[in-house]
Amino acid sequence: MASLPATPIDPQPPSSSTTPTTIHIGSRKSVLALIQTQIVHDALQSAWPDLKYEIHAMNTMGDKNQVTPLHDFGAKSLWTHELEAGLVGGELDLIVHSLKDMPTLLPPTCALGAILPREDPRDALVLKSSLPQTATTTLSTLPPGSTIGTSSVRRSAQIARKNPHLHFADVRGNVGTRLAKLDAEGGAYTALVLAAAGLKRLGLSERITAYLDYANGGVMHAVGQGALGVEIRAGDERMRRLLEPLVHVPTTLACLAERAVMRTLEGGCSVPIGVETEWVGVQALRMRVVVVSLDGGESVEGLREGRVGSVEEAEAFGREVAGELVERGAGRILEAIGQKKRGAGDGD
Ligand SMILES: NCc1[nH]cc(CCC(=O)O)c1CC(=O)O
Repeated sequence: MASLPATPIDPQPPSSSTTPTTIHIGSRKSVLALIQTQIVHDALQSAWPDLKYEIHAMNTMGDKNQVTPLHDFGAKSLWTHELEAGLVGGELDLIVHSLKDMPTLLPPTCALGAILPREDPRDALVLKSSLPQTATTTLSTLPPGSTIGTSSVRRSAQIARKNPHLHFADVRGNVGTRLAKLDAEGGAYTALVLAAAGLKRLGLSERITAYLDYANGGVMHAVGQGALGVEIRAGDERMRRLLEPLVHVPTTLACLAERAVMRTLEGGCSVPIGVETEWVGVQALRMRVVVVSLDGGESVEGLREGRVGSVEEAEAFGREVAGELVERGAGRILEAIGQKKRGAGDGD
């Protein structure tokens, strides 16, 4: 095998006479998606200032159809399909996603090119603006019968499990749309649960009433939540090298472990899985996972600590966590859900 050339002192972007120097970046059209795309654009531009960049914003199926219940769609790919067509067709060179919206199995023509540093991965409770709130306002202190707006079965199942006094109602649209529906006079919702990462990136952190996690409200976040994922064409080594300076290794390994749990458990469908990962030492990852029935009545929790120092170890760790959960009854919960809904996006 030929050895790799030594890194030049003044590295040049990898290129060849046939590869264009303008990098075409695909994004969804929402404000949050464009902010996230700008983060990746700016990081690329500072790593490779001599290249040119163009951002292409597209509406996806998930953006266009706000009516069909999310669990009636065929797959999570409703957020990614149109953009992937552009990638494979060559009009785009990379796509910026919220990692949690990326299916755990990508089409064979596409690949995960980079995972960037993670924003706060937690979910957040956002109270309707006209309601009084105090430092102690959280899920458990909301009055009985309060309605939580969420379209995510991961959120509603976990909230119901620990907070049986609350009700749920579907809420759709981008973060701004959902907040407008929450605050509308005579509206149906007491509060929403949204990703803290999205609110923070939108400059809306002052709307966060309480952070939710295992200890507060018993709500664990989605696999990959808060991290940005960059999708590229499979085999596009030039783009992989261009993205290398953007890769954040601790986030990447933690998120790959989380995605391996999901991939092992779901077999292609989204299910109510909550997760928390934490680095507890050098290459030592702690992961907590929960699989919950849709009504919150049944659940299986897992907690594992182990060595995660490479992509292979991250994926093996995730598969082991998933295997343990299945042994302890997660399979039965997932099968019951599978009978209710065939292949679903979880509305995250
Ligand atoms: N499809 C919704 C979505 N996808 C990513 C985020 C927020 C950013 C993130 O979690 O990484 C959100 C909004 C939400 O769940 O509140």
